[in-house]
Amino acid sequence: MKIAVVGTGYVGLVTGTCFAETGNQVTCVDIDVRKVERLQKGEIPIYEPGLDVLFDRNVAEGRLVFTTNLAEGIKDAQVIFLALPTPPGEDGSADLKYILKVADDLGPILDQYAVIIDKSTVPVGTAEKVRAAIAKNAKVDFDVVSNPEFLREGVAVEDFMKPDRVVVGTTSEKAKRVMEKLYAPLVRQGNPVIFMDERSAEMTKYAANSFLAMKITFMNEIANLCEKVGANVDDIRRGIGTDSRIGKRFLFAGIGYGGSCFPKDVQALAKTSLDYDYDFRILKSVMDVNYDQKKKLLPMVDNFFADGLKGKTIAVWGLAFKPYTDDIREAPALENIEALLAAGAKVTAYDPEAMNNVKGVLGDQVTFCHTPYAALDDADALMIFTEWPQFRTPEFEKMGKLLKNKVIFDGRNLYELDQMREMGYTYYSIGREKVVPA
Ligand SMILES: NC(=O)c1ccc[n+]([C@@H]2O[C@H](COP(=O)([O-])OP(=O)(O)OC[C@H]3O[C@@H](n4cnc5c(N)ncnc54)[C@H](O)[C@@H]3O)[C@@H](O)[C@H]2O)c1
Ligand SMILES: O=c1ccn([C@@H]2O[C@H](COP(=O)(O)OP(=O)(O)O[C@H]3O[C@H](CO)[C@@H](O)[C@H](O)[C@H]3O)[C@@H](O)[C@H]2O)c(=O)[nH]1
Repeated sequence: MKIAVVGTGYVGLVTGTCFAETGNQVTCVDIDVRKVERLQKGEIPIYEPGLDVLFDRNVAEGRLVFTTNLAEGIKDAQVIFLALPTPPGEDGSADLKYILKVADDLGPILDQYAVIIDKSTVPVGTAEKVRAAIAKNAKVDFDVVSNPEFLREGVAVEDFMKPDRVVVGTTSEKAKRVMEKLYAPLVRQGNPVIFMDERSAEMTKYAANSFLAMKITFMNEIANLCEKVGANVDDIRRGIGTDSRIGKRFLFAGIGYGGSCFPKDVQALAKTSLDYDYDFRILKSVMDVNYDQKKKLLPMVDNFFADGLKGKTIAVWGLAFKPYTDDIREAPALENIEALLAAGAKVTAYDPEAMNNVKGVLGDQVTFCHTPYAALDDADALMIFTEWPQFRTPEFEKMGKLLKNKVIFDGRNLYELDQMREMGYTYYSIGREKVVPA
């Protein structure tokens, strides 16, 4: 099939590359000239494990090309994916300006029947708006389909190639046949393509993300209560996760959820509810709790120092919102670093992939280090925000010699409490007893 992907970010590039891998001819379109130039030179602008191998192969074999020209990109395409940003507008609703701009542009240049597939996360009713915007100037027949994407950053290629399910919202039989053909190579193991109408598909995406954000938030509240009653949230996770009705995944308490999706999608669903005069109370609690959770460690750090944070150096391990990505959108580390700086502390930081992106935001306000240990040198305390695997089994003795105080504030519960006790650390984590040296 000849496919165009409009918007070549995390979702668009993964979508384009994976569909090229299943034998399609793919053209990715983006308005960011520098990004397209890099892609044309064979450089991948994001860090996403496993993407490089597929990207290199499909570029080399001529199935994956890049352009800034929309008309050139969609020429002869049977399907056109929209993988464009839908950031929160001022009132929390998803801003559709990128999607509707491309829909406006597509109308006059469509030259044959095409299925226009909305892969972006968009509020209920968007497919109708996209259809209307294209129809204003279209001379040919077309369908607009909602096909939300469920990939997770860091494991995006695997999620895309082996999706738990594919959700397709369309009432057109013709579009349905195209979608079945397109996804057939990805659902050979019986994982379903679930067809429904456009509005239900749009709602499914928000329901999935909001449910997962709620699940994490529930565990964060259990963690907060565990600290008060003297219980251990990790034991509780094991205790409830083995119940198949609850499930083991997405039960890890921590420093709050971040990333480019959960925060904005929960907010957008709440806004949709208000628009339809429905008070979605759980969503409000999820947002409130997460807001506090992200700042949870700050008072503990502040109280640890009798004379406050001013003049202290805090080492930070982990800047990305989760491991295996360089994405720092809504990353808890950023908010915490900004608060530390505002309180007069200095920050030394290490992250294997995300330091350049943070440099772009905070510049030289933070000292970026080439190794985790370099960040500890002469620091007064360590804070951990991302569970990169290299932080899991560090050399605690070496760390203790570098740090001025053997104290760790861990937002990801990386270490066993007994281990911290044995190593003589003061250790604060989430939903577990505070460890103080004997
Ligand atoms: N990032 C994820 O993990 C993820 C997963 C599932 C769904 N989504 C949803 O997918 C959508 C895209 O997210 P993303 O993270 O890939 O965004 P992104 O910001 O990484 O990429 C969007 C791209 O669109 C380009 N763009 C903007 N206007 C354009 C135009 N007129 N023509 C061509 N290109 C244009 C931008 O330059 C950018 O490269 C969002 O709705 C998001 O909620 C994201
Ligand atoms: O048990 C858990 C699991 C996750 N998180 C946090 O939740 C956030 C989101 O993590 P994750 O869902 O793994 O990453 P995303 O790439 O943001 O993926 C989510 O958002 C995407 C964009 O909509 C969807 O496609 C995915 O299905 C959905 O999982 C991160 O801050 C994680 O640290 C926890 O705190 N505890």
